[in-house]
Amino acid sequence: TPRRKYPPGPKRLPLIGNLLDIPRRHLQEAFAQFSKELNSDIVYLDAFGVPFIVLNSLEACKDLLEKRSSIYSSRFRQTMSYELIEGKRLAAMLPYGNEWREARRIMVKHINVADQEPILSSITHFVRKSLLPNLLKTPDDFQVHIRNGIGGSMISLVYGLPIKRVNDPWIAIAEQAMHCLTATLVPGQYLVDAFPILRHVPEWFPGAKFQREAKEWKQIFARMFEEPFKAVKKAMLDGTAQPSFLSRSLEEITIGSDQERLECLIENIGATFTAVVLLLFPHVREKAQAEIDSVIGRERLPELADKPSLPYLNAVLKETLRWRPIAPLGLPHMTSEDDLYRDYFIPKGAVVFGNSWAIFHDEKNFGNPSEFDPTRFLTPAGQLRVDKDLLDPEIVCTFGFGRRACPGANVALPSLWLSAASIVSCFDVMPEVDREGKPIAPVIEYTGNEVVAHPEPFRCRILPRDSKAAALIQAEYDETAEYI
Ligand code: HEM
Repeated sequence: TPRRKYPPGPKRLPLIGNLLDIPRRHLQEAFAQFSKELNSDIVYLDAFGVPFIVLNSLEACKDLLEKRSSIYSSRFRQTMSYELIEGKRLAAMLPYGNEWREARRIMVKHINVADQEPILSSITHFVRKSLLPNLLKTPDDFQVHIRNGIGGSMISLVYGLPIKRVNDPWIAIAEQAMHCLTATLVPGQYLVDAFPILRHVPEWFPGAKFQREAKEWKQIFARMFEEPFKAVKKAMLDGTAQPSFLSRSLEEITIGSDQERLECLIENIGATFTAVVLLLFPHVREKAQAEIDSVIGRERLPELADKPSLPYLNAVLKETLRWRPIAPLGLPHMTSEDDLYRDYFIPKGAVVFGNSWAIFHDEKNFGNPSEFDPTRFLTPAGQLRVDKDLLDPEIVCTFGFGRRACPGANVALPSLWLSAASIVSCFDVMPEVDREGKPIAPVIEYTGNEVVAHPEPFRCRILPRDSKAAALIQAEYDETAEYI
């Protein structure tokens, strides 16, 4: 048989393959660079014998992850994250097959309900009762408040549990758990991923730090599944449960042999929602106050219904998603069959990355891609562009590809939009000033070593625009209430 031709890739060393070519941080940028050097939008790498395929163009992502979805929709089972920490309990990590199909059906059914009103009003509730008042009181903690506002609304939708305005324990459990998981997902971090046999090495063995980490992290991870689930079941028995994704799904289960398995599945999906959502980090960089003032005025807070009349703010959101994609490499897919693409051989079990960052930062798609410039989405008259060849980050890449694409985009986008609109409408977001009162340009670095790109902590000043804005926020919530 003729030699199989793999897609182009950097030179491989014996045994470790391209391990040394794969950086620990900002992987998406290194992957995009390979495409430039090799003049190919599809790149082949190998780490300890595991084949990696990087797709750096929308064309290749669509051709494979979408058109050939039936064989490009599994997930990579790394020993550390999948087995040792038990990440396999998350629907997002399940291999392609019946269990995933069933989980996916339930997820989609409960997110894409015909009546989106309860979901949208819960988002609005959290923006007004948590995000805005918290920003007013302790603006320096803005990163925590944004995460709490969005994470809280998701836990409330999924579990119907009351959320504390600050220091909520459910959010803390989920954050810790996701921190453990995402730290282990970046390829090449753990030797045990390359040599699964090492999982049998005892904890006390020199060099077996991963075993101690795995043991501790597995327990933290399990709490995210078990504790809120138990609380809801108890509330259901006591008759105090608020309607939620979980209570509705549990009520649908008929008592029978399948009960335990289905409960487990639902428990998993609940945690998956929370997990994915806690990782979001909207950052508002541009002010669209003038637009908001002229369209909405200063007498009320923005509502989701205002979205179509605020093209500039919409352009800011699109540009934010493009400039710093939330999940720059998405969640990798895995092939379940051998395949042939443009004469290249793609083996079964290859880990396939759709590189959203590369697509959004390709000169061919967006001129001056490293500039943050919302006007690229606007016509000269200031309306949103609708041309067919313009990639819209609300639709393309941001939420992944094909059958595994994010089922939560309908919840995520309104939530990002309303948070951004409300902050811009009520606050001035400004750089920190030095002793002489001169502004210090903010340096916003991205951690770059996790699946999701979080900004490194940075400082800025968030001040209510005036007493009118502060009064609007105050009017919306009861200061004495601990829970929302
Ligand atoms: C801005 C917010 C969000 C972004 C950028 C985002 C992005 C993504 C991406 C890139 C994937 C991987 C897709 C692929 O494999 O090709 C994904 C999967 C997933 N997302 Fe989201 N997501 C967001 C919000 C949400 C929300 C609000 C929910 C739940 C309500 C959610 C639930 C999920 C689930 C369950 C999966 C796994 C799907 C599967 O493996 O079948 N996401 N998301």
